[in-house]
Amino acid sequence: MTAVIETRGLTKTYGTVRALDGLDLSIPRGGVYGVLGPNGAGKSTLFRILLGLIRPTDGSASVMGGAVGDVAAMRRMGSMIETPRFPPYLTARQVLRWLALEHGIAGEVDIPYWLDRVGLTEAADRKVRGFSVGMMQRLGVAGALLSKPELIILDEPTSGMDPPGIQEMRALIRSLANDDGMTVILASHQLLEVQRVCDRVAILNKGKLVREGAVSELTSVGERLRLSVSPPGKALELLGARGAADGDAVLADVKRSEGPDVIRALVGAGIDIHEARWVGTDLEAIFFTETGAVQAPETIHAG
Ligand SMILES: Nc1ncnc2c1ncn2[C@@H]1O[C@H](COP(=O)(O)OP(=O)(O)OP(=O)(O)O)[C@@H](O)[C@H]1O
Repeated sequence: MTAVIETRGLTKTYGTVRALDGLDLSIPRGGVYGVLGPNGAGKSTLFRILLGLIRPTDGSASVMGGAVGDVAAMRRMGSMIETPRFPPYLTARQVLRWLALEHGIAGEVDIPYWLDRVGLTEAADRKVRGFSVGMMQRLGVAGALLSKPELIILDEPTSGMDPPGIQEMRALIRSLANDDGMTVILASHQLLEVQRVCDRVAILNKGKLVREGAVSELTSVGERLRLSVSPPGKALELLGARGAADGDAVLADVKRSEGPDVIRALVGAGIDIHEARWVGTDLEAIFFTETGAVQAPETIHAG
């Protein structure tokens, strides 16, 4: 597994605040990597160090094998770390042309292609003054992509977006990883969204790494088979100690390989199965366990 980002003992203090506290992190090349953590966990500080915007107090960080701030490495990276602000009187097309000129790549950039990639073809000649937050974010991503980076860092790419905007951003991020082979690193507070889009995640708390791993592995822990059945009482009787009620459904604590046998046994006993699916731990539950953050009652999931 080649790493695009490696940090060792990375520490950043602001007076008495330890924004990063001895962070050891290795982010593999390829795929979408989520950096999670409650407010103040150190996500933005990490990104700012990786982009060479601030210096660490202690420890080290490397980006694509080079030291942070290395010009050659920086050229292979793109970023959007805040909702971008562009001159309001420019159109989306003019903004991208302006950014391309600024980066000295105006001759090589296919602006219509990037407008299309971020879904802004129809708005290409509208002034950005009237753009929604989502459109601005997408234009910002297009700007970050102009130089065809191998790695792109996005801080809260879906903040302030409505559900269709979030869906479009998710599709774009997945396509950058799947179709363009880019490594995408993002920070987000939208845990369900992160679970949908990321391959791996790191959870930070108070500047330290508290959990890291593939989303599929993290969320498969404690996986159970959830069955909507009638009558549920009879199914629970049959499952014995391996069964538990979950509202109108039952949860069977069985391995994936045992699933078909369990279903056959229930059907054989005259039980109707309306739905069967595997449910694991969601990222939200892992997040609250690892960070000790207090979960609002309405967001607590059963099962
Ligand atoms: N320039 C600064 N001066 C002083 N303290 C700072 C500065 N930048 C960050 N901090 C502090 O460092 C800690 C980490 O902040 P950081 O912005 O990295 O967290 P974050 O995980 O990105 O939070 P959020 O989810 O709110 O964006 C916080 O306690 C913050 O107040």
